[in-house]
Amino acid sequence: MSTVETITQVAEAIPKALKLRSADEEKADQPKEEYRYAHLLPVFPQDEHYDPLVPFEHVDPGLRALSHPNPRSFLDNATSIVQLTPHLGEEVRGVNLAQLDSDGRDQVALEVARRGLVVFRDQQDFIDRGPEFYLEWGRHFGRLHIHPTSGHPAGYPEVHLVYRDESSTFNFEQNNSITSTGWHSDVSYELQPPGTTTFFLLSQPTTGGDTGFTSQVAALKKLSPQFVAFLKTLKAVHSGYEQADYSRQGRRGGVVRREPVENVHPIVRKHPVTGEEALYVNRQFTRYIVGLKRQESDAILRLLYDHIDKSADIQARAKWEPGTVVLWDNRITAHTAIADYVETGQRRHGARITPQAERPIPAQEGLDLTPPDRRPFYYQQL
Ligand SMILES: O=C(O)CCC(=O)C(=O)O
Ligand SMILES: [Fe+2]
Repeated sequence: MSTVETITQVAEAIPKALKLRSADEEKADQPKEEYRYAHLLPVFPQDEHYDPLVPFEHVDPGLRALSHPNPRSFLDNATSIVQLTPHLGEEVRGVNLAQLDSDGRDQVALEVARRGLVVFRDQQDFIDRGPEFYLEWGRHFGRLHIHPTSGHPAGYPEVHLVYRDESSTFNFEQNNSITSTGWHSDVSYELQPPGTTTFFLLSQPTTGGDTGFTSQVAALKKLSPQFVAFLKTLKAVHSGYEQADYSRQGRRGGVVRREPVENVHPIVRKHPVTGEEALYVNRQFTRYIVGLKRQESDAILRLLYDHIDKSADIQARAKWEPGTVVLWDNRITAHTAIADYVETGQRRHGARITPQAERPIPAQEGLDLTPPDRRPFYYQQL
């Protein structure tokens, strides 16, 4: 036996003799620590089916706050209010959302409509109250949407979850795209898409996983008046078909709880409370502009998507701290997950409460929103 072999054998024998074990071996043997929010992990029951959504009348809570003598009085005890950017976003500390009464919640709706995005810090109380409370909170802002394909906590289909850890993901699958950003307004294919939306993280990576937001009001204002005047005459088809197909291919959780729909929305919509006009197209769900030729529709949508993607001067990032609850108005903003942390394998677990609002109001009065007879052959995702 050579000297080298002898040394190797001795070196291997020492840890065994001393019962030295690697950190990984130690970890594998320890009982797994119960995850605090294990009861809120996503489930995808295969037998869950819902009928098509029926139209309902939405009265926006922000409207009630308009007639309040001081519609920002819910912020009276705030310890800090910071405007995140000139065009959208506000960060509030020192206000306990969970303790707001109906009047305070109306004011929140108005504040979110005005700032597009409001980041509330120190909301552990809200998060700890659990799913029954989340639903009660959300119902104040509109009829709660049940997502057709995403995961939800067992027994709470109205709570839409995003989830990723080292061994599983139900979001942010690799789709061979150079970037993971995907600006969108949530479920814009519904006839009555969401308004005041609440989202928070139950578990977050040590860094990364921010959420990006942009103002669709500012995006519209940056365009020339002539182009805006033309856009106001246009409407587009938004589709839930590809999202459903994706699940039917066995991806995400592999469920489709409600048959997908397509709906026609104005390209420029008007907010029912503030009267502000906003661009309402997004790469994820908008498919084509009704009545235009294929190349015209593709060119205009691409231009608008590029504008939304690139305009960092009207974007803000919500950086998550434990206990942060974020509200955005889906009618006048777009947002994107930022999947920059995925290589770390760290857990990110988020919950969204998604109240539906009014059918989008066209900025141009009287715009005919009758759906086209049939889908043109050039139907595609840009
Ligand atoms: O995970 C995020 O940061 C955002 C996810 C998202 O787009 C949503 O839940 O609506
Ligand atoms: Fe979203």
